[in-house]
Amino acid sequence: MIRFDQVSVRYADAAAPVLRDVDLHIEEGELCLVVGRTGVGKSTLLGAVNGLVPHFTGGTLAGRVTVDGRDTAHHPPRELADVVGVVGQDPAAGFVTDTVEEELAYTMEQLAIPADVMRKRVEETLDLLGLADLRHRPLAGLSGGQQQRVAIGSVLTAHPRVLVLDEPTSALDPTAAEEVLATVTRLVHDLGVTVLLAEHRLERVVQYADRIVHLTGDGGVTSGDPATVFRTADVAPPVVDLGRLAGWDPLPLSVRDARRAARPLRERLAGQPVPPARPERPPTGSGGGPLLSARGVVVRHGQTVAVREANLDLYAGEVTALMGRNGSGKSSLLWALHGAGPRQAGTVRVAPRTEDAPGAAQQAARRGLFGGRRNRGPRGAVALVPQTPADLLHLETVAAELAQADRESGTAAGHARGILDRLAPGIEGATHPRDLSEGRRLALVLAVQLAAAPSVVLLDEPTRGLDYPAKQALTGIVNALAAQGRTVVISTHDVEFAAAAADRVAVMAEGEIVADGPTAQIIVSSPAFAPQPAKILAPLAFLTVDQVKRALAQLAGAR
Ligand SMILES: Nc1ncnc2c1ncn2[C@@H]1O[C@H](COP(=O)(O)OP(=O)(O)OP(=O)(O)O)[C@@H](O)[C@H]1O
Ligand SMILES: Nc1ncnc2c1ncn2[C@@H]1O[C@H](COP(=O)(O)OP(=O)(O)OP(=O)(O)O)[C@@H](O)[C@H]1O
Repeated sequence: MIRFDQVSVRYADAAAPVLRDVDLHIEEGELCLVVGRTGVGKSTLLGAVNGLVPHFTGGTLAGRVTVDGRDTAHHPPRELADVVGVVGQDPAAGFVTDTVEEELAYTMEQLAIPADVMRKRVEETLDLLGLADLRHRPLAGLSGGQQQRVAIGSVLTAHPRVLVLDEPTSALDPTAAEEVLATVTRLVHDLGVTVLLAEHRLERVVQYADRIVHLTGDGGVTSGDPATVFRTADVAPPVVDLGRLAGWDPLPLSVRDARRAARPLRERLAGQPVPPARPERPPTGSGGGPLLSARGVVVRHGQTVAVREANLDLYAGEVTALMGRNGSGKSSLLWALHGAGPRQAGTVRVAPRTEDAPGAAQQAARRGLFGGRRNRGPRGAVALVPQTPADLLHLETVAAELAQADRESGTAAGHARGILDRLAPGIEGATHPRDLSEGRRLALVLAVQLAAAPSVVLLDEPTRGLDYPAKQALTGIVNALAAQGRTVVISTHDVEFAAAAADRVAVMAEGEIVADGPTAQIIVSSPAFAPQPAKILAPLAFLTVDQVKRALAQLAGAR
């Protein structure tokens, strides 16, 4: 169905091609998962399938890509629209209409599908993706996850024979992700749809994949059945990490298979103390009062009440994960805490900083981020990295952004660069931020925002587009921020990341904080939020593979 013959893609000015002599043959009715480190070329591979690469992205493509027999060199994306449905990484960027219902109908209108068929498919899709309540809502006011569902729905309505999905679950809550993937799998099994899907949160998708295409980083790909490819791949979900650690063969890819294989491991670990998931931090000396204290916060967007009387205290040295369904109010709460977003009622108090980063206020003003009017705290004390971090980048090169961040936050030259290198090493200073992969661009924005050393750091969905090593680096950075006496709040749907990075989890539902406590206590018992190691080793309370590794090392040492 999809054929790559000796395909190479090179972007202008790049030292090496992103794809080099790639041969790939994907059968009709296969669900093929594309994996690899951040920036390795997954989106480029996906884009080549419908001709977006190189027709719209620039660069040159050598070799031949055919879809259902049509050569993409001679058929621009719009001539392939009846065969290939594409959902890109930034769903909002692809919207062409104003409301949910119009967007779901749009592609079908372009394909001149009869009105009665359109009507029926719109209704089906609204139900399938849980969008019925939102059908008349303007797209611009939807939460990130709601937008992602609409983008997926608008492609499904056209019933394409090939689906190309670039990180389709990155903004979805765990339950919604499962539902969307179940729907996609049903299309594959029942209708023979061919799916090419790139994803970083492999724990969500490997169990559905027939085949893995692994981009190895040198322009090449290896492709094969999942259990074989994951024996050696440089990215792997926790279930695979655990299987590799325990030496399970064959390598289990689902929690269910892993639970069977894990019986001996559970017996060995039983009675063994569970090591802490994060390094123990020294208690911080802020006098014990909260760095930020919110009371009775209410946020309304028109008719929608996004946050209802939320109370939250954030303490020095703490990393808090803010979790909850799509549209439950997480972003609205973060923006209200920050001060730049609307807040109809309640108070947000921010403790004065002990050390003030010089220049933070200018940086804030330039980036238009710190709405000093509403926020009682000192300007620059609260930093927020939004869901679409690209909005914060304005300069021509990575180096210019980093230098400006250093200047404005009054830190030594090279400080922001150091943060960036820990998150995503090897980014050239001369690169235009626009040409970075999503994951690398996020790393750049994080580096720029963190340079000013704010005391309250709010991160809205920071792990979208990040691979496992980058998430580990981010965990290290938030740990370091906490150890310096700052407080960090991370809104996230990434349960594995929350398990590894957060001390505390607050769960929102319908605008209220409905649970708030230590990470293990909140997530272990929750089917939606429990990470893979917890599910595999239950009733033992291990949250990460790293904890298992340390417990095994202790056992070995004790012998
Ligand atoms: N339009 C473009 N012009 C120049 N370089 C580009 C362009 N698009 C991507 N690149 C570069 O090509 C490489 C591969 O990017 P691509 O987006 O395909 O990676 P990816 O694996 O999808 O990354 P991520 O996992 O972060 O989304 C990166 O180094 C990126 O900077
Ligand atoms: N600018 C806006 N105009 C209208 N409604 C909005 C606006 N921003 C958010 N909403 C609505 O407020 C509710 C809460 O949205 P919010 O973005 O805070 O949720 P969230 O928990 O961050 O969701 P997600 O996990 O999908 O990002 C949603 O129903 C959303 O559609």
